[in-house]
Amino acid sequence: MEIKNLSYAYTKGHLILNKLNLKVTPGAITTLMGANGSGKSTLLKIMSRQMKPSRGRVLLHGKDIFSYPPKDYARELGIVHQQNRIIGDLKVKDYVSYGRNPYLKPLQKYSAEDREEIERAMEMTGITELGQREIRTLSGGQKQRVFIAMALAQCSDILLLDEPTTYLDIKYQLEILRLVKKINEERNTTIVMVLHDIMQAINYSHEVIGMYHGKIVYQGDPKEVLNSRVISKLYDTELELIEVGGASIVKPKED
Ligand SMILES: Nc1ncnc2c1ncn2[C@@H]1O[C@H](COP(=O)(O)OP(=O)(O)OP(=O)(O)O)[C@@H](O)[C@H]1O
Repeated sequence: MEIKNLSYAYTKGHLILNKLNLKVTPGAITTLMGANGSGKSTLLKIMSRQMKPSRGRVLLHGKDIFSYPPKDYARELGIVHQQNRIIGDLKVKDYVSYGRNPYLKPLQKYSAEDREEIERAMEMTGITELGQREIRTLSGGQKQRVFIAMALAQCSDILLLDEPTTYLDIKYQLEILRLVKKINEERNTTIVMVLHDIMQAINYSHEVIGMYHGKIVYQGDPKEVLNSRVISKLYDTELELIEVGGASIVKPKED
């Protein structure tokens, strides 16, 4: 996927994304980092076609993403949003099954292959036992795995995750990050996600992208971003690196 000269404004004259250029590395886990309001979610919304760019283009396999029929695009790219709204008393397995809709013709029932992919997605995310539970009765960590399972059933080569660990305690945060790593390794899925925890971004990504006021100011090796000058700029606050027991920790400078 390639983003060329992309700009976006919610209100006229106020650019949220500003002439952004980016090549997503296929098969890698890429994490978008940056302060609140730097444009990360806006970028994911455009990549998933929820919004059209004001200027510029997003290309997939050399073709503008808006030229793909909706079902074709859903087979190429899946997204797990920051907040998923679950309607009524939907059961886990029924929800995960929606991931196969891009493969169905009108009025067609799920095929053996569809059912297999649904089972595979549920197994990979560890929710097989929860199949008949209503989603609203699940814990935050379980719900997040259900949302990821639905996207997995789509069998897309690209998966976007907007803050997949938000609202989860540390155990479930790590569980989700390990799952993301497993999806990338076992399915070779290209992952682009937003994370707020700097150390998690560094530990679970092959590449990080630093966004600052709608521009990309860094793309590359996660460890290099720890260079305090880049980190301090990204978060508009003075940060420094310290070594603790052989590991690098980012901390506020004045403390
Ligand atoms: N629907 C909207 N209408 C107007 N402005 C919006 C809308 N959605 C987002 N914005 C503004 O666009 C800017 C970028 O928002 P965005 O959500 O993309 O940032 P972000 O980097 O994902 O932030 P966060 O880390 O807080 O989730 C912010 O200033 C935000 O207020």
